Amino acid sequence: MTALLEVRGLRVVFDGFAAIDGLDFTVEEGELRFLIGPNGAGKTTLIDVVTGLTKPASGSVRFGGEELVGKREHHIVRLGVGRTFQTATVFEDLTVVENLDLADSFRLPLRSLFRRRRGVSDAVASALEAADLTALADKPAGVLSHGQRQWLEIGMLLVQQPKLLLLDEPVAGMSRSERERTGELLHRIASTHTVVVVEHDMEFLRKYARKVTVLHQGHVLREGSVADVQEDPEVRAVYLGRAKGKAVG
Ligand SMILES: Nc1ncnc2c1ncn2[C@@H]1O[C@H](COP(=O)(O)OP(=O)(O)OP(=O)(O)O)[C@@H](O)[C@H]1O
Repeated sequence: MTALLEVRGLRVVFDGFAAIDGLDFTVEEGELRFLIGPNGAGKTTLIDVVTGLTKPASGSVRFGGEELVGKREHHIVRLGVGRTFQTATVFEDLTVVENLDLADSFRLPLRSLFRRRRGVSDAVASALEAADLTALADKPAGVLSHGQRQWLEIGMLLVQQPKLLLLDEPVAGMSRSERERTGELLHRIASTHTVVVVEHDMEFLRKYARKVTVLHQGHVLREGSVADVQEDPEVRAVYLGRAKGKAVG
């Protein structure tokens, strides 16, 4: 397998505090990787660095061999890195399909926007299907449930045809049935994309994760299967000691 994302010796400092401290992290092409860790472990900061939102003090982030550190956010998006945020950002007055169409228009060259387009593009049609939104296509995004909004945000990423998707806590606040549908959605998109999911929900992890990376105090504490990390005494101590209610096992 080929490494798609290679983070080496990463250090991120906020006001003298090292939120990421000597982090090495590799994701192979085609992987579905879960990233877990107690509050403040540095998970979101890592995603922020990969997507160009936060500048590291030192270290390197290579994507398909290309250095991302120093590149602007929109350049990183164009290289094929897409992310979601903990709160979905969709245009409430537009329908689901119009939201997807808008996301599609960011991908297309300007001249094609002046051409009158009929129906939906292939990218929009396949995102509607992959994100399980076909039945909601003509509903305004404003009436969607919390879960449906998250799927729409994922759909808007898919339309832009990223090579790597970084999803920050996609099932937070979802009902049990929405979590299950999201798990299926993740497996569906992971069959054609490389996906990194930040997630706290252990039940969800047990059901849908393959390989898991545990972050703690800005570096990798453990990496392995769900069973491996769940049984690890250090991982248990970090979770049991620092994140009661989010315990492993
Ligand atoms: N912009 C910032 N300025 C100052 N400190 C920050 C900033 N962003 C993050 N931090 C700090 O860096 C550390 C890592 O935060 P981060 O949000 O990456 O953790 P996390 O693992 O995503 O946690 P959570 O599970 O709570 O979302 C925390 O101590 C946080 O307070």
